[in-house]
Amino acid sequence: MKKIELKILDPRIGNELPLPTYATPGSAGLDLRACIDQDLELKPGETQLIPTGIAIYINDPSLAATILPRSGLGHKHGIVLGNLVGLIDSDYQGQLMVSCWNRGDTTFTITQGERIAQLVFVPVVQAEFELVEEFASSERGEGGFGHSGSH
Ligand SMILES: O=c1ccn([C@H]2C[C@H](O)[C@@H](COP(=O)(O)OP(=O)(O)OP(=O)(O)O)O2)c(=O)[nH]1
Ligand SMILES: [Mg+2]
Repeated sequence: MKKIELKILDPRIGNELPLPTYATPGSAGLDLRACIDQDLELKPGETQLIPTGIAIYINDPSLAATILPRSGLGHKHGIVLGNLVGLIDSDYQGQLMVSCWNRGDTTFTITQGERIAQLVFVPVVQAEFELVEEFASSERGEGGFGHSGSH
């Protein structure tokens, strides 16, 4: 397993609020918890930036982390992410924040310590652009946006 530096920013982390861990040996995501002082009502259509109480420093340009919705919250309660997907740069050292968006039609209460989203580490390739006048032709060419049909 890859070692990633983590700083505890809120004293509740590691005590009342556990550090993020993989729930099962095959889990891809580490659940992130709402590190808030009181329960928070998210009205329909509302978005709030929720602190997690932790910071990570990935410190490797070939890695990033994504923040993704939890499927149960998203599907059953309409709680997804205001930015749809969060991207954590390898040089970011600030607190991990989760933008929670209630896209549903009922108010949802985020409780202290609730697992609101998940963190997934992903490999990254940084590209350097090489200017050309023409591309070697490919089978697809410039076709896109459904040009191959729907069946
Ligand atoms: O859901 C998120 C998304 C981003 N971040 C942090 C980590 C990331 O490295 C930084 C910047 O994110 P991004 O590049 O997506 O936002 P930006 O609007 O381009 O801000 P910046 O100008 O700081 O890059 O904010 C979070 O904590 N949570
Ligand atoms: Mg940016």
